[in-house]
Amino acid sequence: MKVLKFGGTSVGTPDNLKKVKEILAAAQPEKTVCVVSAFGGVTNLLHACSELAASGDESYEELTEQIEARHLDTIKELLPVQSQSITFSKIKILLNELEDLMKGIYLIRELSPKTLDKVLSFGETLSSNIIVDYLNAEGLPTDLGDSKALIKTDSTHNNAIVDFAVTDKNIKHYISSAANLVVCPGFVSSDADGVTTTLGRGGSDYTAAIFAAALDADSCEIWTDVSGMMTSDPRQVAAAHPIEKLSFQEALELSHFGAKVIYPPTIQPVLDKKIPIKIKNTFAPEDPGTTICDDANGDKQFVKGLSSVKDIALLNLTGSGMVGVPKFSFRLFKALSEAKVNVIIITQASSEHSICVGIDQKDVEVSKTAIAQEFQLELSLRKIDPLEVEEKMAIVALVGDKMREHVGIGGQMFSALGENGISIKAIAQGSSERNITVVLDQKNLSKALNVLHESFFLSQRKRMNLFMIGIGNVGGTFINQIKAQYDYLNEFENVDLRVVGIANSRQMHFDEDGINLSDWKGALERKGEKMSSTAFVQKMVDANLRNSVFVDNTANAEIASLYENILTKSISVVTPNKIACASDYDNYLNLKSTAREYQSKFYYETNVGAGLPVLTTLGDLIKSGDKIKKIQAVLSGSLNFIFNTFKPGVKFVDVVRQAGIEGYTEPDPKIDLSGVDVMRKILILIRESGLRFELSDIGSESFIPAACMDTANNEEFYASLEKHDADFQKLVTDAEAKNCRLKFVATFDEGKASVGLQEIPKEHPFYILEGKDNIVLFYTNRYKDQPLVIKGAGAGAEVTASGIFADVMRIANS
Ligand SMILES: NC(=O)C1=CN([C@@H]2O[C@H](COP(=O)(O)OP(=O)(O)OC[C@H]3O[C@@H](n4cnc5c(N)ncnc54)[C@H](OP(=O)(O)O)[C@@H]3O)[C@@H](O)[C@H]2O)C=CC1
Ligand SMILES: N[C@@H](CC=O)C(=O)O
Repeated sequence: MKVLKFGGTSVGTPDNLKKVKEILAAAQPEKTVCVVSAFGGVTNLLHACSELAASGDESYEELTEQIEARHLDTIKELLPVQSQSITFSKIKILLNELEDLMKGIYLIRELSPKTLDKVLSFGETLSSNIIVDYLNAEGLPTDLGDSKALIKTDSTHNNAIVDFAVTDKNIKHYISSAANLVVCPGFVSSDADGVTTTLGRGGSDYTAAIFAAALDADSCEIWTDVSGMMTSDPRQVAAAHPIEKLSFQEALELSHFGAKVIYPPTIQPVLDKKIPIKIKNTFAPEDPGTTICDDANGDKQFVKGLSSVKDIALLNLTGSGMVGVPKFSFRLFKALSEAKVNVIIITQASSEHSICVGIDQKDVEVSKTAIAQEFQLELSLRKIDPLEVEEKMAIVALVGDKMREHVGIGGQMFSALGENGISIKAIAQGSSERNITVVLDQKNLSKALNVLHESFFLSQRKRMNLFMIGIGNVGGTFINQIKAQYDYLNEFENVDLRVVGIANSRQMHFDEDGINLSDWKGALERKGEKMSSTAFVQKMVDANLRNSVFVDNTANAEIASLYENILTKSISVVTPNKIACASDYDNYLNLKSTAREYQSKFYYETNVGAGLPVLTTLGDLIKSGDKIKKIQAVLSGSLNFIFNTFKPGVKFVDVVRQAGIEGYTEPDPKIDLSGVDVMRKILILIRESGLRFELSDIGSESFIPAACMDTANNEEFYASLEKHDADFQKLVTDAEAKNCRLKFVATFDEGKASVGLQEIPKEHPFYILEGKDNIVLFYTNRYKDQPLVIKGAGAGAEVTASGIFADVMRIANS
């Protein structure tokens, strides 16, 4: 035996009713009770119609005509012509009765709860009559069960109380001799005198639950237009998916906060008898749906769903006069209760100095008045402070029976929210640990739900949102790498890496769904707006997207000066731009501590050695307690390339230009050739070793004539290099004469640092450093005699972009 209930949408159109018939046919030969709602929208029409009539507005007649047409048209479309006349006459009789009733309301200008029940009962009575005739005409022998006669209630109208003893007996008796398939109208009932009553909100679900409980059915199926209870609100969380199994308690918790598929009071009868409830989709009957039952905890998922409610206000009552005074909370709740204000969440600190309650925002004014009256005396004596009210809040709750078996769920929840800059206004958790509820600013609701969904549903991909300034050599290559790896990351790393903002010095472009990486240049060209770094940051902050990462691929100081503000918005920063980390020591330190304070990440692995793991290796040494004694390094890819390629007879400037074309030099090659780039890199290594050091502490000997440095742009610089070519030729011939090679070396030893061009003899490990390679030798307490060596390509767009990629993935996996 099973009971199926179809809601208003499921029976809303002839096409939908054909689907219902298929579902019922598939349920046969099992004995089946089918509870139906009124056709979708009809209950609202009946309401509106009776209110118009009661107010003396003749236009109620138009609505009665609409109701009539809706039912007669359904018969015409659904039933074969030869079967229509009997149904027409049955329905006509009911419609005439309804018309008379409306006329009566219009004449006496009165709509009592009793009359309203009578009016509303027509919705389900009409639909069930048509559906029964349709099923019979389709060859499914079906009886019409008279719910009104079977379900007995008290005489409370609009929300009657069921007399289960009589009702259960009636149902059992009737069903035992009824056809295999019985259709019953939902929502309707009657009192002991046979006067029509109704079951209130969720009434048809209640009817189904009453039948299922009375008949000890194997299951009670609620057929609706969604494929079950979802892990979160699908309008907010695109990745929300139906939950396969829930316990009764979990279902109640989820429905309480937001998941409107079932209305808790209505399932009580089946809950008492532990009859499984199935939520199924009429429009996708093959979907498994959700089963709500007593033993739903066999699976591994300990957080089953996230529910949420918007438009919450927090009332915070504080004051020294509250401490240790009995009855304070009692008086607060009494005042709210007398003002008919429903309290949704309560938190109180053990200091008893304050108590905070969450209520529906619409109740704020009445609550304020009630509290002001109740505590008039204490307020005047300043024993309590004026009530603090925070509006536009939202509630988010994690729900799952098994949460109590796992340590650290609250911690995971709070850190996931904290890492995304979402502050929690209030927290509540019952000792059952079935529900952890937080209150947060409503503007963060969607972000919070998505962050938590990604954090607790392991099967879900983590969406990363990248905002990138600088899309030249390195930035452009990084975008192309993301495009090439996009599918791989989705499939194997569960990371959905989207670029949602890009900019160069002229234009910026945003797309919250992710910029099409096959056409990012075109999109910037066509849709780009004028670039402004302030506007870029503002747009990024306003987008309020979870897991946002700002990537700076420029060599620009103004862009580097944005990091602090960005980090305070809990947005992580990844950059190959060395300017910030090589700026004042205090600024460098401040950026790192800001990142820690706001739980954002500040990663810059590519500042030294491009894609080589120099900084992470150094960080691991330091974290494990090692001490850096000495560093010897070749840190400029471009200079290494230049001195490996430059031979007597070749023009120095041509080699420098070639290094630029290969993508090894900085946008301003003077930064490389002057040694500043290397000074920045050794400075960053020293700082990462734990020392306070400034750029001015580093000794530097430039091999570039001062006149070359005194040029206004790259072309002037190149022209000047050409003019001084003889100087460079001499450098290389002198070195060759001594069987040496030229290397630009950075050294840190005994607390002193210097950079400069050196003639390196054959036996030195730097002699064979080919192409654009870098090499770093760390001498430490643990690596005393043989240094720890890191060597490989130290410049180039591909390797640098892959280092940026690695930093972004570290954030994704954190
Ligand atoms: N090349 C390499 O091997 C390595 C490079 N790096 C670092 O990578 C960074 C980028 O280098 P690279 O890609 O070669 O440089 P490019 O000159 O090729 O690209 C720089 C990008 O930054 C943009 N940009 C510059 N200033 C601004 C601004 N004020 N506002 C917005 N956008 C701006 C440029 O826009 P526009 O085109 O409009 O000027 C361009 O898109 C540098 O910091 C460099 O030190 C780090 C390690 C290795
Ligand atoms: N211009 C730099 C590139 C990386 O920082 C270099 O030459 O090493």
